[in-house]
Amino acid sequence: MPFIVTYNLGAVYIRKKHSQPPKSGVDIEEVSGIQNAKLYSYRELQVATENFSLANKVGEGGFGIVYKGKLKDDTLAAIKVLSAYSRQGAKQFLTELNVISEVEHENLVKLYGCCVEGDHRILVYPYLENNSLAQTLLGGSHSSIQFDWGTRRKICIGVARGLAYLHEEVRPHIIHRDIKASNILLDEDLTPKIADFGLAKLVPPNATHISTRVAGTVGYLAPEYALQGRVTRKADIYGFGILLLEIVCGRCNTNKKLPLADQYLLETVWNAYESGKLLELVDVSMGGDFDVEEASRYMKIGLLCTQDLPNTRPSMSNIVKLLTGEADVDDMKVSRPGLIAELMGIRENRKDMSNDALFTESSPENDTCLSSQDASCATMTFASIYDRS
Ligand SMILES: Nc1ncnc2c1ncn2[C@@H]1O[C@H](COP(=O)(O)OP(=O)(O)OP(=O)(O)O)[C@@H](O)[C@H]1O
Repeated sequence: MPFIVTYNLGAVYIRKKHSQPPKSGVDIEEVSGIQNAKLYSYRELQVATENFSLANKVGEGGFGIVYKGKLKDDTLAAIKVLSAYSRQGAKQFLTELNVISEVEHENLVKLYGCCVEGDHRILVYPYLENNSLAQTLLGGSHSSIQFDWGTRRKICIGVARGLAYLHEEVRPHIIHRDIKASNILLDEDLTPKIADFGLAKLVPPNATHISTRVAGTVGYLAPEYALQGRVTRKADIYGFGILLLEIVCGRCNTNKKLPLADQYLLETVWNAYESGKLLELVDVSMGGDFDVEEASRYMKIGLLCTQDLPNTRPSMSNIVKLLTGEADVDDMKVSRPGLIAELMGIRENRKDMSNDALFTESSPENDTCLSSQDASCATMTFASIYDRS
C-alpha cells in the first residue's frame, strides 16, 4: 500500500493511503454560489452511471474515477467521482469548479455541474468521444484514430488557442499547471479540449510569479518551477512545448526502454536539431505523409517553448502565430532547452527525496503510455516542499 508523506508546519506526517475515514472538506455553501454549474443529486448520477458500475468506468486519475453516464435528458456525460479519501482532491475539486465555471472556449472542457451530498463530491462534464491524447496518440496500438498531419496540426493549434485564452484573455490570467497529454481530451471531431483545472492558479494583477507548492507531472515541469517553486505562465508554455514534441514525434516525453541517449524526447529533439536531422524524428506512423516544413517548424517551436530562461519562451498568442505561419520561427534564436537530465534526476531520486516532498503516483491505467507496451514513460504527479500557496 503506498504511503503519502505530507508536511504541516515543519512536521512530517505519514499516512497510509485509504486508511482514514472520508474527509472531503467541501461544503455545499462553497459550491451553491457558483454560477454556470448545475447541482446534481447523488441519486441522479447513480442512475446515470448504473450505480457507478465498472462497465461504465472510462478512466481513473490521481483524484478519482471517471464514469460514462446518461443524464435524465439523455445527454452523455463524463462523471468524475472524487475519492472520499483525498483531502488534496477536495481543494482541487473547488479549484476546478471555480475556474472552469468561469471560462468558456472551444478548446477548454465545459462543466455541466457537480454533486455535493454527504461525503460525495462529483464533477459532471460533457462526455468526449475520443478520449485523451495519452490514450490514443501515445497509447500504443489500441486506438483506431488516424492521426494524420492535418489532425495533429489542428490539435496543436487548438491547445495553443485554449492556453492563449487562459493566459491572456481571461482576467485574472489563469495558469493551468498540468498541461500534458492525458489532460487533452478529443471530441467527436478530434477538436482538442484542455481538461483538469484542479491545479490551476489565478495570477494576481502585477504579480511577477506565484510561489507555490510544486504540483504537476514530471517530464512536463519547467525547470524554474520544479526546482524553485516559482510558477508563471511560462511554466505552462514549457509543458505545451513538451506536448507539441510528443504530438509531432508520436511518442511520450520519457521512454526508459530506449537506449539512454534517446530516453528523453526533449534531449533527443535538441540533438537532432543541432545535427540538422529533425525530420528523422517525425512519427513514422504517418508513413512519411506530412508537411515537411511544418513538422520541422513545430519541433523548433517546441524547442523555443522549452528554453531554459522563461523569458525567452514565446507567449501563447505568439505561439499560435508561429504555429499558423503568421509569424516566422526563423527569426527566433533557439538555444539549448532547459535542464533535461537534471529534471529527470528528480524522478530517479524520488525515494531519496521522500523526506522532503509529497509524491502521488498517477494511477497506472491513466499514465501516459502505460496502457501501451511502453510502461517506462509513466507520469508522476508530485508536490514538493514549496508549500506557500
Ligand atoms: N469529459 C470526458 N470525456 C471522456 N473521457 C474523460 C473525460 N474526462 C476524463 N475522461 C477520461 O478519464 C480519464 C481520467 O481523467 P482525470 O482527469 O481524472 O485524470 P488524468 O488527468 O488522466 O490523470 P491525473 O489525475 O493523474 O492528472 C482521462 O484520462 C480520460 O480517459
